[in-house]
Amino acid sequence: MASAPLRTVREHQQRALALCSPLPAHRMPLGDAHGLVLASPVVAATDTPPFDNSAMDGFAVHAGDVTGASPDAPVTLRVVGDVPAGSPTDPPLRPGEAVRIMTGAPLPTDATAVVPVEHTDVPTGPGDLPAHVAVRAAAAPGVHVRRAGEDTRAGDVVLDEGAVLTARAVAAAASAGCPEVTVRPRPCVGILSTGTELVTPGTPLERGQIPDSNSYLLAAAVEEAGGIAVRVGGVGDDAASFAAALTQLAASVDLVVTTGGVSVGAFDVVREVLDAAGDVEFVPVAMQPGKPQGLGTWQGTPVITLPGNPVSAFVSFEAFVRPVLRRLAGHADEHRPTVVLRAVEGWRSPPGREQHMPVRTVDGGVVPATGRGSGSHLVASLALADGLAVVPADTTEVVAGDDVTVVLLP
Ligand SMILES: Nc1nc2c(c(=O)[nH]1)N[C@H]1C(S)=C(S)[C@@H](COP(=O)(O)OP(=O)(O)OC[C@H]3O[C@@H](n4cnc5c(N)ncnc54)[C@H](O)[C@@H]3O)O[C@H]1N2
Ligand code: MOO
Repeated sequence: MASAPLRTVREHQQRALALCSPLPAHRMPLGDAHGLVLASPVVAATDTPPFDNSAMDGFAVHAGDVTGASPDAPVTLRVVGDVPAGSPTDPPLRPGEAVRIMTGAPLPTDATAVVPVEHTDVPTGPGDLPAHVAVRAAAAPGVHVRRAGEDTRAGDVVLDEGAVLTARAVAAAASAGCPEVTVRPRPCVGILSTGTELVTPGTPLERGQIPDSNSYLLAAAVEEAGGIAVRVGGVGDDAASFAAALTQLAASVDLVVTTGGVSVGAFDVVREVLDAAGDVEFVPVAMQPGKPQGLGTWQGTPVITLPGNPVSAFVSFEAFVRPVLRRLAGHADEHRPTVVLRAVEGWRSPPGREQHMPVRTVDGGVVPATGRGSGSHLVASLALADGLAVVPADTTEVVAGDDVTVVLLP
């Protein structure tokens, strides 16, 4: 029997991405939006800093009063006020007067500079307000003063549409006085693993049974990619049970990912059900591991069906599911960055298939993480991988010393 032509990884990726668009945006409290993508810019409600303030614990002065101050010729000023951080007071300062001030406290309107406490005769640390202070160093006008709006001005765009709310971006929005942001929600992904051999991890194994690792793998991978996973444990290789579980799951999520049951076996239930009733195509992809793939929709919900071998399921998630999840979440860049590293050991790659080899970074390069092959069942050693080396379809052997393109994994 003639075998079907293989689809390229890139084409299958494009078809997976075409299954969905970014999710509709919502207003959300800033504190709940970490990691999400902005669907509207964040515009500053206030200046940052909101007022002129001190950069040091010390004394606010008229700069002109201390022009000639030095350790040998200190200038003594009368202390007429105290402004801790958070104080709304604005004590007046006449010539020859100073105000004790703390870092972040509003600079008195009359003051033009701040002298750090270390440059005075006042001890550092807690203490009563002194009556006088001897200043031992000159302070130019504006020194140790942080100006209102020098970071951003009210009305400035502090974060653009499409920006990811990293911890730093969340801080920018908070300091700009924005309690809410417009973001795309976390995609909700249903995970359904199939196989009569699957049992919950920890269940004593009878002959033929194995722990279901794929549904745990994929739920964790969804969460690492910023989604919410709804994990359904192993469903047996029974068409009616699978169809019922799929229908229930598809009704409540943005995307369903299944594993197992997509190749040519006599009990490949995913293929059997979706071939008959879903709008899903099953194609061999020129990828190793991860050749048997399917994608389409089930009752309007996008579905991506991954092969059951655990390493295949993982590399397929990285190649086809993670980009879709990122598109749903509104990320402009759907793919992980790659680096070029040296192969410290060589390995073979099948002709005509783009190999996604789990690798481990070592000093000076990478080595295969799962032994010398890419055995798609080697799930335990997959945990040692911190990258996927992508070997082009026309390369049949990576030789020690070759440069390889590596997708770095967290
Ligand atoms: N005659 C052929 N047989 C196979 C072919 C082929 O072209 N012709 N392709 C092989 C390749 S490549 C792959 S990949 C697998 C894909 O098969 P399925 O997607 O149908 O997966 P299953 O048969 O259900 O399972 C394969 C393997 O993975 C284990 N598995 C399945 N689910 C899980 C899970 N949730 N957790 C842990 N391990 C799981 C399962 O026990 C099998 O060992 O087909 C090859 N066969
Ligand atoms: O394509 Mo399979 O995924 O090689 O093991």
